[in-house]
This record gives sequence, C-alpha cells and structure tokens, in this order.
Amino acid sequence: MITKHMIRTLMIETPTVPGNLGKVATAIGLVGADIGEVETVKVGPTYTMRNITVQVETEEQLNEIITAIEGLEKGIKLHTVSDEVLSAHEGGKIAMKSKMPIKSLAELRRVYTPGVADVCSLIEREPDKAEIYTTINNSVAIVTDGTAILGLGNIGPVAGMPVMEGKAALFDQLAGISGVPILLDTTDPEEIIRTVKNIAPGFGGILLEDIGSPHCFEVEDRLKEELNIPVMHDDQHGTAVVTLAAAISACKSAGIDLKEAKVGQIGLGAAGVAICRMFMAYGVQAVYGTDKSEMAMNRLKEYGGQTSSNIEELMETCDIIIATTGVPGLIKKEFVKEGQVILALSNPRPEIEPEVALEAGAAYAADGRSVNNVLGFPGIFRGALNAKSKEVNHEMLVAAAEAIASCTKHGDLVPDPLQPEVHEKVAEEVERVARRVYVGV
Ligand SMILES: NC(=O)C1=CN([C@@H]2O[C@H](COP(=O)(O)OP(=O)(O)OC[C@H]3O[C@@H](n4cnc5c(N)ncnc54)[C@H](O)[C@@H]3O)[C@@H](O)[C@H]2O)C=CC1
Ligand SMILES: CC(=O)C(=O)O
Ligand SMILES: [Mg+2]
Repeated sequence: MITKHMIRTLMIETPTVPGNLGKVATAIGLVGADIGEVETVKVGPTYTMRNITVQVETEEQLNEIITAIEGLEKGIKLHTVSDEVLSAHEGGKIAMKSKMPIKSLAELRRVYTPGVADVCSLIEREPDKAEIYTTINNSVAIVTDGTAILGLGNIGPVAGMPVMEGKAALFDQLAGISGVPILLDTTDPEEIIRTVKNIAPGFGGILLEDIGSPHCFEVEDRLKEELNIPVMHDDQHGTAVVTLAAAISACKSAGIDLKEAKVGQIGLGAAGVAICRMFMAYGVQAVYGTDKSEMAMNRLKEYGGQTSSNIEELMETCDIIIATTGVPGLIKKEFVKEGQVILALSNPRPEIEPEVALEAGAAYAADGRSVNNVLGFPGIFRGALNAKSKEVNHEMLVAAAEAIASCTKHGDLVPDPLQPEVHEKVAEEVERVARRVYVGV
C-alpha cells in the first residue's frame, strides 16, 4: 500500500439496509483510495448518514471516487466533500490565554495596575526574580524566516506560519512550554541575528525553524555564541537526534553495531549536515554524504566528513541510507539493497515511500512522519529549561537520542510521538546531562 497524502471527508447518506456501507467502501477501494475513519453521524429509520475519511493521491482520484459513489444505486447520496485539514486550521491553532481570572476589580488591581508595579520594581532590583514572577523562563521563541518550510522551499514566513503554530501546539501539549511563533521579514543573516538578540530577553530559549541553508549555519552558530539561553535549529539538531535514535533502534533490532555500519546521507542541507556531524561525533566510523550542491559537499568536508559523488554509489554500498533533500521519489526502488535501513525523511513527501522500500528488500524503512523531530524538540527544551542550561550541547542531544531509543519497542524504529512518557524521558535525560555539565550536580 502506498501512502496517500490528500485527506478528504465525504458525508454520505445510504438507505438503512445492510450492505450499503459495503457498496460505498467497495466503490472507494476500486478507485485505489484508502478509507480512514468512518463516523456514523445519524441513524434514521430510513437512512444513515456517515462521515467517511478517504486518503487519495490526487484530485483526479478524488473525482473518480465522487463519480463512483454518484453512480451507485438510487438512495446513496454524497452530500459534501470537505477538507478537514484545512478546517482544523480555521482561526489558527494556538492562542495566548490568561492564567488568571480577572472578574473583580480586586483581581484587576492584583493582575494589572497598580499591583503589577510592585512586581516590576522587585524584578528591577533583583533580575533573577523574573524567573519566578514571569513566564519568560517557560517560553520559547519559534523563529523562522520562511526560507526552507518543510520541503516546500522558500515560501516565506507567513506561508510557514501553520508549521510554526503546529510546533507551538506541540510544545504546549507535549512539554508544557509556551512556544511563540516569530515570523521574520528578512532573510539577511545579520538582521536575523540582530532581531533574535533583540527579542531574546522575553524568552527562556530560541528554536530556529525552517531557516534554509547555508545561512542557517551562521545564524545558529552566532546566536549560540552571543546569547546565554538555549538556542537550537530544529531542522539540524532536532532531526539529527531523532535520526540517531532510529538508527540505534534499527541496529539493535538487527543485531549490528551502529558504530561499524556504513551510513550514507543524501542531501547535505540543514538536516543532512547535522545528521552527518551527529553520527560522526557518536562514533560511527563510515559516514558518507552526497548533495547536488558543491558548496554543501565542501561544508561536509570542512566538518571532517567524507563525500560520495552520487546517490547510486551510496545506495549500493551503505547499510543505512538517510535522505533529507525535499525531493519526493528521488530514491528509485531499483536502488534499494537487500537488508538496508532506509530513512527517507523529507516532508511532506519522502524520497521513497517506506512501503516501496520494504517491498524492494529494505529491512527497515521509515519516512518523516514517524522519524520526525517532534520526538526531540519538546523534551530537549523542557530539560534545558528545567536545568537552567545556557545552551543545548552535543551531550544533551546524545542523551535525548538515547532516551528516545530507550522508549522504542523492539522491531520499531521510533516510539509513538503522542506517548507522554517519551517526552518526559527525553526531558529527564537532557536535564540530568545539562545539570552535570553546567551546574556540576
Ligand atoms: N523528518 C523530520 O523531522 C525532518 C525532515 N526534514 C525534511 O528534510 C528536507 C530538507 O530540509 P532542510 O535540510 O531543512 O533543507 P535544505 O534546503 O537546507 O537542504 C536540502 C538539501 O538537499 C539538497 N538536494 C536537493 N535536491 C537534491 C538532489 N536531487 N540530490 C542531492 N541533493 C539534493 C540541496 O542541495 C540541499 O543541500 C525537507 O523536506 C524537510 O521537510 C527537515 C527537518 C526535519
Ligand atoms: C519536521 C520538520 O521540521 C520539517 O520537515 O522541516
Ligand atoms: Mg522544519
């Protein structure tokens, strides 16, 4: 089964006679679409109304379903076709809310003027008190310039806002952190750095998101150097953490030593270079990378990595293949070697569908939906903020990767991202390592 990426909900009425739902399901199946959820909205004496979610590849395939259902027997009616992903975004996904009720004048005066002035004066005298009496230490800025939104490219910060809102929603739900999207109307590294430094006093940490290469490297390096709060470019290090976790789990299940495995990285942008650096620093001896850009290849060499001239060579020789190019379908099934581990991580669509890679002989295969930095960034920041760490460093990232791997069931590559224990474990391990390194406890 190939994963379909368009999700639509069909509201369908059928006469209340056994077998009608089966006819609808068969019509959808014959077109080659997948059925997701089936929700019964109403059961009447003569008819039943259901919402049926379908996953399709293209608009044409959706139209074929519509025609097929309309061609079924009299009484089976298609009422609406809705895009629930779009509906879920109506009005945006996040909100800044008051934690305090403000229902009486006494409460108003406590929360706002004149009461608030005393708290301001206290913080002026003792700046550390901001940690106790403001939300700063629990807030992370999610900063983008819109230059590498998922694999969609340079579509601008406003078009990237749904991704930033998604990260903020995940910060809240998985780690209790207030994530605040910051959209930058500049792609100039100096201006980005200056802006982030100027807003930094309001935040306990900075998550750089979907900032394209090569300027993302300078932006992150400089901000790490010049700010004394945790700064992490998620597409680099969040991705590298989760990829390392997946590789650790795959090697454990296959009974091989990751450090002895040959790893091939396709795409040496933000995610790819960080993955290579992470694997090399973890002790993997043979890490090779390739990219269509000479500049990207040279960058890997500067970091001490080895390059390969083409994808075919990597596919032929490596045990583990990781792809982060943003190019769907780049890896042909003929390239897949028996027993390989294939992590095709580009979103929204992978370089090879996991089902195709497995059919072609891969031992393990996954895409960016499961091997996703959502498994890393919430817990990494929770741990860093808890430890009052001034940065996110390599040891903390390795601790996060090992924590994710330790939560993974035998035979799986990564755990379920909605399992709260995973994020708790990542936070705990990151905090432990951060305290050891920075606070000395
Ligand atoms: N699963 C996950 O958690 C994550 C997935 N990603 C995905 O990885 C992809 C890349 O993201 P970034 O590294 O931020 O982008 P980027 O733009 O920094 O890097 C992409 C790199 O791929 C190279 N490339 C493009 N076409 C190629 C080809 N045909 N052959 C060889 N190299 C090629 C480019 O030259 C560039 O160096 C995106 O699709 C993104 O969604 C990124 C971060 C996290
Ligand atoms: C998941 C993510 O950060 C990306 O695809 O860019
Ligand atoms: Mg991203």
